[in-house]
Amino acid sequence: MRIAIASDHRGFQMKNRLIQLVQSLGHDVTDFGPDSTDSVDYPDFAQHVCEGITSGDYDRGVLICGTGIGMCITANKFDGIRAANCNDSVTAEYSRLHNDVNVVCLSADQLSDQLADQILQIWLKAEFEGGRHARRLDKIAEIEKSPSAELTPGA
Ligand SMILES: O=C(CO)[C@H](O)[C@H](O)[C@H](O)COP(=O)(O)O
Repeated sequence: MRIAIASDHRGFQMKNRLIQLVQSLGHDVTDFGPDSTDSVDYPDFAQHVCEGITSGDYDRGVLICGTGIGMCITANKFDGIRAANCNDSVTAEYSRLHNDVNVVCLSADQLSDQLADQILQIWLKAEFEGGRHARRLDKIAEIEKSPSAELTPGA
């Protein structure tokens, strides 16, 4: 897959480590920065990754900040982005199986190297199950287009 990755200053070291991991798993990785631990604003970096995915240039994205929360809030502002803050292997797997998450957000402050690696490997491998979950994602897309859209329960 074509993977876009970025962080803020807190996630800089984790980003550089995860780039190696993702490459070792056979994916193409593009680093959207930053290139140092100087303080930056996470929305600036989330934006480039999300635009890369919505334009079709990348398949999925990885965003890292102190908690993962700021990156996740920002990413979910983009139409067609389904971002999740994953802190364990279960949320990583289900974010793919049920939610077809295309941007995983990770906490550089909270996750050990080992757990971050595990989360990312599971997330890259797991496939969306479709079916009833696709119907629910269609409803999210409808809300994206019009927050007051009349949704049909169960259909
Ligand atoms: O968005 C966040 C909090 O939910 C991230 O943890 C950021 O990395 C953090 O807010 C950056 O804070 P800093 O004090 O400027 O390092």
